[in-house]
Order: sequence, then C-alpha cells, then structure tokens
Amino acid sequence: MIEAKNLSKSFEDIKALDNINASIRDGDVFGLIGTNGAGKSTFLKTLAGVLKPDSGEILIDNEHVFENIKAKDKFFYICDEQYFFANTTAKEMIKFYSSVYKSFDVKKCESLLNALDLGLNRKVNTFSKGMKKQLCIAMGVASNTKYLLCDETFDGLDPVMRQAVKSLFAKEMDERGLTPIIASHNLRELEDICDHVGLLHKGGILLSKDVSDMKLNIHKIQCVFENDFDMDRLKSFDIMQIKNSGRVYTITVKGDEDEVKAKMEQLNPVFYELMDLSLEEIFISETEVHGYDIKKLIF
Ligand SMILES: Nc1ncnc2c1ncn2[C@@H]1O[C@H](COP(=O)(O)OP(=O)(O)OP(=O)(O)O)[C@@H](O)[C@H]1O
Repeated sequence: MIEAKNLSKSFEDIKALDNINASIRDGDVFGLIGTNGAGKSTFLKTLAGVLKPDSGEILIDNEHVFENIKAKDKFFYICDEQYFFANTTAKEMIKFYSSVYKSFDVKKCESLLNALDLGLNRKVNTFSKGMKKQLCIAMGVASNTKYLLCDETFDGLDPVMRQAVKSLFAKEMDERGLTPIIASHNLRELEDICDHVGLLHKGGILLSKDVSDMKLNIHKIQCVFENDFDMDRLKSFDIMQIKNSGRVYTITVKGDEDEVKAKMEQLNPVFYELMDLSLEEIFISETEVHGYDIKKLIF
C-alpha cells in the first residue's frame, strides 16, 4: 500500500502539492486526474523519491521512499519525459534496467518488444515518440515491480496500442498483483481501467473515490413511453440529465438502483434498460456535488 500523508511541495512561490492525503491500495488501478499544472507529475516524482517533500510523508509498504533503495525497488517509474542514454539501443537499455532491478525478466522484455515490433538493436533515438513510450512500458512491466508509476503513459499511443497496454496491465494484475498508478489529464483515457480515481486540482485532492462506489448512486436509463405519456410523471426521479431522440429517452438519474427500477416499472414504459455510465458522466455528477464544473478542470 502507498500512503501520502499531509504531503506538500512548493517550487519557490508555486505550491505544487498542498497537503495531499491519499491511499493507494494494492491490486487497484489508481487513476490520478487533473488539468495541466495540477501537480500530477510532482506527486509521482515525490512518490518515486525523485523529489523530497517540503512537509508530510510518502510511505511505500510502510517504508519512507526518499533515498531508500529498498522502497525504490518496489516500483518502476515511467516518467512523462523518458530518459535514454545517448546513442543507446533498446537492448542496452534493457541491460541497464536488468542491473538495477533484481526482479527484471529480460526474456519477458525481449518478447514484449518482439510483439510490439520494436527492434532490440535499433537506436532508441530513431524510435518515434509512441515507440519510446512502448519501450518504457515493456521495460516497466518486465521489471516485475509491485507498483508501476505511469505519467501520461497513454498519451501518444494509438488507440489499438492503448487497448493492448490496458490488457497487458490487466494480465499483470491478475497474474502477479501489479498495482498501476496512472496520471493523466484525460479522463477518457482512463475509462475501463481505473478502480479508484483521485482528482487533483491546484495541488490538492478534490475527490478520491472508488469508481464502483461512484457508479452505485447514478444510473442511465434508456426508455420508450407510450405516445400519451405524461412527462410530468418523471418528476419522481432525481434527474440529472434528460435527452431524447424521437420517442427514445436517455435519462440520467441519481438514486438507489432497485428504487430506480421500481419507479420505472410503475411508469409502465414500452421498454426500458439501465445502461453503463462513462467515467466522465460519473465524474460530472460527483464534482457537481462539490460545486465544481468538471469540464473546466479536466477537458
Ligand atoms: N522544477 C520545477 N520548478 C518550478 N516549478 C515547477 C517545477 N515542477 C513543477 N512546477 C510547477 O508545479 C506545478 C505543478 O506541476 P506538475 O508538473 O506537477 O503538473 P502536472 O499536473 O503534471 O501538469 P501536466 O499535465 O502539464 O504535466 C506547476 O505550476 C508547475 O509549473
């Protein structure tokens, strides 16, 4: 488990992290969302022990991380601006990381690079931005560390590759309990992958919740009513949004699922079904409660 306690970090007069408290459970995918400059990279750098906090602490499995090799052995950090040795090849980078991480699996890394069609002996400076990201992801996964810190890792990957990386993370989570921590300015990129999402704004965490908990209390209903249906009868719902295309209505409501279903049955629609909500829709409702317009904070 990773814990941030009252974590603050400033760069002269810029407060990049302002008294952050967060817990990252083992086996979850933790998504860290926020606009440019919200403090995501600073949080990950502090978590990785690259930066020393001004106050507060970061504990990785109860160990302080700053200047602590034992704690640093537990994660691989894929930073936003990846660093490679000058004129190096993928093979040489793998050799370096396998000397740093005792759990590094060279064969696994080589087979991942093979599957990604990245030449082992090719100079990394001839790789595209997305290919460099793929190389880092392959090395991160092959390091077999418990935690994988990803800063905007999906940014610059094409949609097929993004899906492939999500599947790879899911497999690693299933097989060896990997815990990915993914920072992104784009909520949509984290769709389908996060168990827990933290929303960072101006260095502070506005919201930190399990996605399943957020989903419990908000529902999207698609339904069709009889022609003479009195729309006033929908007032019994706590409606967040209502849209229609002809007679097909899509209604987003708050409330307990069983109660929502019971109320729908009473309205005797021609047809209705509860649909999956996107992370974006869930976030809009959650942040509204806190008085924020999420679209100004994320998109
Ligand atoms: N080394 C530094 N020196 C001075 N200011 C810094 C430094 N690193 C970060 N900052 C400032 O701290 C704040 C948070 O920056 P950070 O890079 O953590 O944000 P971010 O959420 O990762 O943004 P982005 O999505 O653009 O990468 C910003 O105001 C930034 O200008």
